[in-house]
Amino acid sequence: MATTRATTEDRSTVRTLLRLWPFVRPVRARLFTAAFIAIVASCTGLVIPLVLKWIVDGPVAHRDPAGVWLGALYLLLLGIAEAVLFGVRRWLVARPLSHVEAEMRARLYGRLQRLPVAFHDRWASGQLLSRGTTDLMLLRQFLAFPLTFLLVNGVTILVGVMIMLLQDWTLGLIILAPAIPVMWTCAVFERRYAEVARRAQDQVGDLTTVVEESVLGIRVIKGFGRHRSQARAFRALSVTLRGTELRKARLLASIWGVIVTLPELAIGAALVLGVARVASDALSAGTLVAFLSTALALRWPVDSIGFLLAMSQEAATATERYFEALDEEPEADPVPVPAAPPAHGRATRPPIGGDAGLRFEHVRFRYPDASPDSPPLLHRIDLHIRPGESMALVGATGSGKTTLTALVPRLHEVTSGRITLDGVDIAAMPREELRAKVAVAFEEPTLFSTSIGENVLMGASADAGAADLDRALAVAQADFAHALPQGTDTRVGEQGLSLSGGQRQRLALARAVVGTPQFLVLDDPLSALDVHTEAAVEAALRQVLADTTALIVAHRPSTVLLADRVALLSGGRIAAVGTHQELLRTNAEYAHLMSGDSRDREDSR
Ligand SMILES: Nc1ncnc2c1ncn2[C@@H]1O[C@H](COP(=O)(O)OP(=O)(O)OP(=O)(O)O)[C@@H](O)[C@H]1O
Repeated sequence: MATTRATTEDRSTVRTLLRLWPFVRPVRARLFTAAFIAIVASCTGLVIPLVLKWIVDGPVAHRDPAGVWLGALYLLLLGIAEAVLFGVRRWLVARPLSHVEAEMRARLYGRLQRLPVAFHDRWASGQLLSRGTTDLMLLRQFLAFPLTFLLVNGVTILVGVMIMLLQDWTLGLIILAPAIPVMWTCAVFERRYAEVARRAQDQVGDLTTVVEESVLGIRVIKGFGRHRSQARAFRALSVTLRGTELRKARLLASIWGVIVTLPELAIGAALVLGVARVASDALSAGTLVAFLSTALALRWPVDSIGFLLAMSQEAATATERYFEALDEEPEADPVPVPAAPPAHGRATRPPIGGDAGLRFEHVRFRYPDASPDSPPLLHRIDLHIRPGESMALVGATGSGKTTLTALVPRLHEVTSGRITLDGVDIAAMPREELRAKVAVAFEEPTLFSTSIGENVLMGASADAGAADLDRALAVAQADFAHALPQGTDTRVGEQGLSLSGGQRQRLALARAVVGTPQFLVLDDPLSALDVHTEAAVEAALRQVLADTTALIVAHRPSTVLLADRVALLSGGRIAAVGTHQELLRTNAEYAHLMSGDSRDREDSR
């Protein structure tokens, strides 16, 4: 599935990472305090070489054992102080950063729930999963470690270099000599690593998609003996990812090579020159010891720059990927217009007459990802379903029946035209209100891995209870739920796969009717039922449909007979409307669709 992939070419790492600020803001005090403590701890380490200089030039030169012991005590205290300060830093950041990660994850999940179906059609689920898991973990690691240590190490290197220049400026300049080539290498590395990091993280998303699809489709894979080809596809993707990870490792190795080798050469050169100057009494031994100890103390801050930059690049990529999903436009609700207060003592009622019920007016629809030169799938839908009426929607496979039903709860937006419920344009209605009025049951019944009761009551308001649940289960002929080990508290497995197709379909139907909706949209809701169960469900549904305005996609005459009238969808428009008998008599296409051999023909193609 195609997934939006941003280019990293003109990205500014800092600007990208700054987008994290709103999430970091609430814990900024702790983060800044922790960074300050880390700087103090790191600079405490730089005092150690100065104490060493004092020991060498003082007590050691004057053969004063008490002074040496005192110096050793100072060193011990400095070491303890440094360790305690780093411990406090870690304690300060651990909790708030897990809070930041949880908050970002919740925000992403919330946004994904509110994004239109067209977005989910476009994005592979694995890409979204990897953004909510791996990418957020990378971000937490970045906030906990590289963010602080790039600052801490930068300050430490600066203070260390100043100390060395103050000790002896000639040796200091030798140590500083590799700075320019190292900085240049870092700049080149950053650019290249950004591109590879993005590729690797996208490939993790692709791999996650394959794993997810294989787990969900395990029955098909086993049934068709496709495990080998599936394993091959997985292996091919993981080999590609391995290649990208190796490229990352090679880039990291090359920057590490430069960052470690050049400063080590500079330290070596400073050591040789320093020893020569001590020998010629131009420099005290203590100063040389202090100088070299400082240079060695700076080894870790300099060496770590490579992987700190690498982690920062990965975090910038993760930020970019996270905001790609978060920046998508959620389903917008119309700006509420204050409604005129209802006349005293009168309940709100649907308008009587032409506007009442469900009406499609000149509705056109084209999938956003369909090619622009293809004709719209639905190009002129005009249909009126009167209040309390049930209308069957019949049409050939692929004619757009499911698509048409999805327009009513606004799972897709009409391209032009309008759909009204009791005269009110659904585009002007808040989604919450619309979805409270309209209940849907899809041909593919999706259940969640929770109890049967919760799955069904999802279709009702929060105050619905056991009586509503029992009534809905009775209408959908889903009383089998009461016979399960824990009755309606029985948990269905992932996606309800522990139930039969017909059982799932009946639960989905119960979910659609439990809220006694004003409008009911059923997409071939009885396709998986045997004839006896179908007849029983139909008998019970008829009672529900008596008070409801319903649109029912139907393939079989038995389902069509549930409805008062039938609409034939053909060539992107409603080609005929009438009763089942009328259409059988007057419309050849309808008669053909209902005769049963149309399916055989579709299947044999
Ligand atoms: N998300 C989508 N993006 C682009 N095209 C789509 C999308 N979903 C469906 N289609 C196309 O729209 C057409 C109509 O699909 P739809 O599912 O509405 O048909 P249907 O009449 O319900 O078919 P069936 O009777 O087989 O269920 C098909 O050609 C399908 O390929």
